[in-house]
Amino acid sequence: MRQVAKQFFSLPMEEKQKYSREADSIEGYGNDMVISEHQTLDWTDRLYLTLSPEDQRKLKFWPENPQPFRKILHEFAMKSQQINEILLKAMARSLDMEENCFLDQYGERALVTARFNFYPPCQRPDQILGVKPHADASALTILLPDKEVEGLQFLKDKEWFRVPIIPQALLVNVGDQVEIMSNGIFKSPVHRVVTNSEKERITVAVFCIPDSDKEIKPADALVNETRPRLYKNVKDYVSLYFQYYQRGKRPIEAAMI
Ligand SMILES: O=C(O)CCC(=O)C(=O)O
Ligand SMILES: [Fe+2]
Repeated sequence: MRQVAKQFFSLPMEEKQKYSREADSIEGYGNDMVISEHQTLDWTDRLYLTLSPEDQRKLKFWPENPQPFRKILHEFAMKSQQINEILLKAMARSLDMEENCFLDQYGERALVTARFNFYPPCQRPDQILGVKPHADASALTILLPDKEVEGLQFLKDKEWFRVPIIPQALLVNVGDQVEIMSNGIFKSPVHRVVTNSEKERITVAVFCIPDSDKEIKPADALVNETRPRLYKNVKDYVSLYFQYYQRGKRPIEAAMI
């Protein structure tokens, strides 16, 4: 996956632009959507694709160059979904809960999307971020990091901590929807990507997201007198997320009681 991602981003611009996103949609190749003139753009090129449900794939945005891209991405999507299931079951068991209690909230048509992130070298790394601080809208995010270049940082106790390079590891991040379903036991951390003046960096983030038609809520077993319910029932959290994010607010606040 790393190799074909790198080959795709190394193609001439005209070739990549065959997969350009349309103005009002995030799917495809491009940069940040411009919503307001006061917005600070992230220093990154992206390719954003829906992987699952398979009938929602928009193949016109799936690169055919390099040739094995689609096949490898399909396999990567399948394996990422397996990891998502294994982890959500293990996380439920770790809280002494029935193992499907989080997965059942995904519904029949869970959504899986991928964001390929390409961060070119940046002349002013002190001034410009690759990705602004955010928490993920997903339930879980499975990130294939660059195997040589650091950049991702997490916020804890008001300090930024860098993620070290572990070449053969995936990084799994808890998103807002697991924070909601676990009634705040698993936290969705704020993170950002810093830029680098010399080296380019490529990552692939796979977002695992419950069906937008299904309501999610804190698991009943995690609400009691000592731990009151912290979040409302929410439906289509991703849309809610973007409305808040664009206004510079932390989206999970929209779900808090
Ligand atoms: O590129 C990275 O290391 C992280 C990207 C990220 O946070 C995201 O795509 O949500
Ligand atoms: Fe993220």
